[in-house]
Order: sequence, then C-alpha cells, then structure tokens
Amino acid sequence: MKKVRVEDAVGAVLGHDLTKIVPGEFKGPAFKKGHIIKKEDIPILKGMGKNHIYVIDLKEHQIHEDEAALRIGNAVGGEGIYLKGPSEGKVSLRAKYKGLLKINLEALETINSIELIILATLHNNTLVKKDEQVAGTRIIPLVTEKSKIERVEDISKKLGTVIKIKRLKPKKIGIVVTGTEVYEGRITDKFGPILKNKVENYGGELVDIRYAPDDSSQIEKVIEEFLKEDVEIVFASGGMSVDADDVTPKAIKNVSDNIVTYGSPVLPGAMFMLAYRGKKAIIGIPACGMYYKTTVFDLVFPRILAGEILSRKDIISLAHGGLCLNCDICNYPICPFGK
Ligand SMILES: Nc1nc2c(c(=O)[nH]1)N[C@H]1C(S)=C(S)[C@@H](COP(=O)(O)OP(=O)(O)OC[C@H]3O[C@@H](n4cnc5c(N)ncnc54)[C@H](O)[C@@H]3O)O[C@H]1N2
Ligand code: MOO
Repeated sequence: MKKVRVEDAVGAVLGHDLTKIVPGEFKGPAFKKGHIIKKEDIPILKGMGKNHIYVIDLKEHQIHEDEAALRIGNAVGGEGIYLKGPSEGKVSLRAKYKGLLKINLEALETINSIELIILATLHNNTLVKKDEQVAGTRIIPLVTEKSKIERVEDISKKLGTVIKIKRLKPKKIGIVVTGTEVYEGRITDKFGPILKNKVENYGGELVDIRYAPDDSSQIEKVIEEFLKEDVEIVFASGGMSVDADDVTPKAIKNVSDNIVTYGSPVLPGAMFMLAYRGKKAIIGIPACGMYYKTTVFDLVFPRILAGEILSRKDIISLAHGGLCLNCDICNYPICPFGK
C-alpha cells in the first residue's frame, strides 16, 4: 500500500475501511476498502481529519474488483442482458425483457474453473421476467491479474454467448380437445380453458379450440385443418395413455413426419408426445395437464415459443429434475422441477 495526499488520491483504490464517528449519532465505515476515490470525496475525507490515505498500488497488470466484474459481465452477457452495479465488487446480469434464459453450460463451467472468478446463474431454460436478475459475477480478491479477465473474454468468444434471453414469439396455436365424452356433451370441457389460459400466459396466439371424438381419423382431420390455416403449433389433449379408446398418439403419428417422442421422463407428463410436421410442432398433452398446475408441458412449451426445435435428447435430459414435488401451493418455477 502507498500513502498519498488526499488531493492526489482521485481514481486510486482505498486500501482499508475509513471509519467515521459522530458522537451519539453514527459509527461505521464512511468509505469501504476497495472504494475508488472521487473528487467529491475529498472534502468529506478532510472533514474526517484525513489529509493522507493508504491506497492500493495497482500495477499495470492488475485490475480492481469493480472493473473486473464489469468486464466479465460485458463478456458473458449477450442478447437481452443488461448489467447492474458494480456494488461491493459484484455485477448483476438482468433480463431486458421476459423470455427464456439460455446458459452455455460448457462456457459457464470453463469460466468458473479460472481460480478466484465466479459467475453464478439461474438454471438454463428458466422463463424469466423483465428486470429479473439471472446471474451475478465478481472476483474473490480486491485486485487480480488482468490476464484472468482476458481469459474470460477469450472463452466467451470461443465457446459462444454465455448468457442470453430468447424472446418468446406469439406463435399461432390450435387446440384439439379429444374425448367422445366431451364431444358428445356428456361432460363439460375442462381441458380447453386450462390450455387457453396457458397459451395466454406464455404469450401464444390462440386461433381456436375444436373438438374430436376418440376416433383417429376425426382427430387427424381437425389437426390437418389447423395446419392448413397456418397454425404453427397444435395441441391435442387427452386420450394419450393405454385405454382402449386412447387413439390420440396414433392420430398424431399419422399427421407428422417426425416423432420426437411418445413418453417423457417427467412426472407429471409420462404420456406426453412431441412430433413435428416440417417446423410445426404437434403436441399430445395427457390428461394430467388438466389436473396438475405444472407438468412437462410447462417445460417444453416456452422453448417451442422461443423458436427451438426440440430433439429426443432434449426430452431425455428433462429426467434429472423431472419429478414434481406436487406441493400444496405450486411455486413453479421457484422449485427444482425441470432444473
Ligand atoms: N393402466 C394405466 N392407467 C393409466 C396410465 C397408464 O399408463 N396405465 N397412465 C396414466 C397417466 S400418466 C395419465 S396422464 C392418465 C390420463 O391420460 P389420458 O390423456 O389418456 O386421459 P383420458 O383417458 O383421455 O382422460 C382421463 C380422464 O380425464 C377426463 N378428461 C379428458 N379430457 C377431458 C376434458 N377435455 N374435459 C374434462 N375431462 C376430461 C376423462 O373423461 C377421464 O375421466 O391416465 C393414467 N392412467
Ligand atoms: O402423462 Mo401422466 O402424465 O404422467 O400423469
């Protein structure tokens, strides 16, 4: 540390806390270790009886925690991210808009392998709100080598954007509610309104809810109509499991050219189906989607709205964290489900 005149200390980094005491009123640090001295601090320091202070002698190859955190934040934050701070050496990364958080896990791990640098994030694929904090970063000591920050910048360049937010696009959605009991009016449709609500909450554009009995060709006919009307995502609800009348998977199979999965390693959601006709997704939603507040549907649908074409591997990787706790009050996404 170096002793300097207060007047000469502007821009320098304070080497230790400076305590201020006003009898009966205040005792505490007026300036904290690591604070960068500003011009307006000079009269305050003099008023505290400080004509000289100890500052950290920052060498050419070193960087202060505030600047380091800002540089890491700028290097790792991509589309849809803004920075807040630094505050006490930490920079937070926030969402510019509502969307799907994408974390490059390989890059995240590589960056955190650099000693004394930390970057903590929410889980990949979390649906985040505007202004929500999605990550935080800092270095551990007050000062570190510039070369470490340059490594973070290199990793971000080589491995691609580390943290970004994908916007959800308001895709056109058609719902076909299956079940002869509903089609014939024996029971009131409870599934359609629930799915309509989900579409609205996630920001999709509902075209129509149509009905079909447990007859494969009639379900196919409704799906085909939707596809002709430029619907981009079709939901088919019910009839997804093993009963003699469960024909929805067969209907989806017949109208699709790519079956990604029938069955998902998620509970609730075992009987879920995802298929594509070209880029149009056809989603079979089992009746659990009507009963439980959150199911596999909530893990998959935002990703499809964000423009992702999901593979079988994406569905398989839902297994870890795919068991819902089935809480009395559902706090999803603030829970382990889908993480
Ligand atoms: N023996 C087995 N039983 C069940 C299995 C299984 O593998 N073996 N799977 C279970 C799972 S997992 C689910 S999820 C459920 C339901 O699957 P489905 O999608 O086939 O459901 P449905 O048979 O069509 O209907 C079940 C129940 O819900 C009522 N329903 C359906 N749609 C509507 C609607 N639009 N409005 C109101 N009510 C509706 C329907 O009338 C039935 O009562 O199967 C488990 N069983
Ligand atoms: O598809 Mo059922 O989903 O597991 O309750």
